Amino acid sequence: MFDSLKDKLGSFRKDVEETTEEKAEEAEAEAEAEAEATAEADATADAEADATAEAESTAEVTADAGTQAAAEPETAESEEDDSSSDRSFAQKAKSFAKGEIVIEEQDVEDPLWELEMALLESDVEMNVAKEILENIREDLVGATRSFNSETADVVEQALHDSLLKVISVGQFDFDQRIAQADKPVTIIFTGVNGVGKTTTIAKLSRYFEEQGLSTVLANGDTYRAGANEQIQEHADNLGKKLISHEQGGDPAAVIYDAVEYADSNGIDVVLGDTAGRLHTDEGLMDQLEKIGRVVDPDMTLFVDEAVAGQDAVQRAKQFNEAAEIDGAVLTKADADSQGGAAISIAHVTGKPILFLGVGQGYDDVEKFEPEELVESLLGDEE
Ligand SMILES: Nc1nc2c(ncn2[C@@H]2O[C@H](COP(=O)(O)OP(=O)(O)OP(=O)(O)O)[C@@H](O)[C@H]2O)c(=O)[nH]1
Repeated sequence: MFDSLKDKLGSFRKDVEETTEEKAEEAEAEAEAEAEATAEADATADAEADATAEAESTAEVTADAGTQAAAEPETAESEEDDSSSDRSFAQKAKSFAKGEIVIEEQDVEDPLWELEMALLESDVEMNVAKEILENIREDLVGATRSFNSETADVVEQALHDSLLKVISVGQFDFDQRIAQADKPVTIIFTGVNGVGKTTTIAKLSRYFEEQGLSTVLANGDTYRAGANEQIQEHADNLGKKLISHEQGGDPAAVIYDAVEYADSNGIDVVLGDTAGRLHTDEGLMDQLEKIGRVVDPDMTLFVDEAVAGQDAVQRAKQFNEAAEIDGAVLTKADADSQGGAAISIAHVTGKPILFLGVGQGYDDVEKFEPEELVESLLGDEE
């Protein structure tokens, strides 16, 4: 999942690391040279002082021979003091240089440009890519690489924070919201054809069952021939009740019946499918509006496939504008190496991605956890 994006983020880290390591080495060499020069100057000054002291002590010896024995060890001791203070000064100068590696704009300019290209190639939406770069620039430029911490840590932290910021827009605790809502909770799924709405409904039915919540499926896709049979197969496989009407019927009436059924049978969650549509299809968009009016769903989730990249991002935006969504489900993440839709949708719509579809099986759905995603994108494991 998202392997190509992961590689590209890794390259960025390496680029910045190499640039700043070079800079650190240069600064270190400079500091060392400076320390040596200072030590040399000190040594010359010391030698001059010694010569003066010797001349003075010779004069004293002549005056009082008894004090000479005591004077000698003292001189040896002070010489030792001086050389150890030279050493520690050089060390301090080195550490000082290391501690003062400040990452400057020009150090990261090239790697940031490469990163921008990489994000765009990975189908990250342009404004989202810009925002990520801006956040990284803000975090990195002026950052001081401390003596103990590696540049890699500083860069990783900046990448981590900036990705998390855009990915976690609008996040809320889905499980908690469902648990606290009055039952039955009604969730409607929208999106274009063939992206995996029906499969997602089946997967979430299993997901809720594992949470101890019962579900009824409702086929609001009265438009497509064969839609009833398709969702019926899932319902049978899962042992769930399906509410459906004849093809050409009113989708709002189907969902309404499902809510009634749930009410009278103590079912917790109604999962309502709808026909695949484009946001520009007025007739179908009117259906959504009617479902909204008739059953007032608790949540409308937009479903699209991760592999659609930029298209999925644009559709999410358009659907949200046409019929406000509460969140998104991104299917086929298992087949997506780019990750652009996963990175961009929340930032572009202001609504969170709640689940990732990661395969064709009923258990192949994962709660979308921004922190986990960022960690896996920046992690070392394959
Ligand atoms: N690899 C993979 N395939 C998926 C995933 N989710 C759905 N699919 C497959 O995508 C295809 C389309 O899924 P559907 O659930 O029929 O799509 P839909 O949006 O309901 O389609 P319409 O009813 O035509 O609008 C099926 O073959 C699914 O098995 C997923 O997360 N990963």
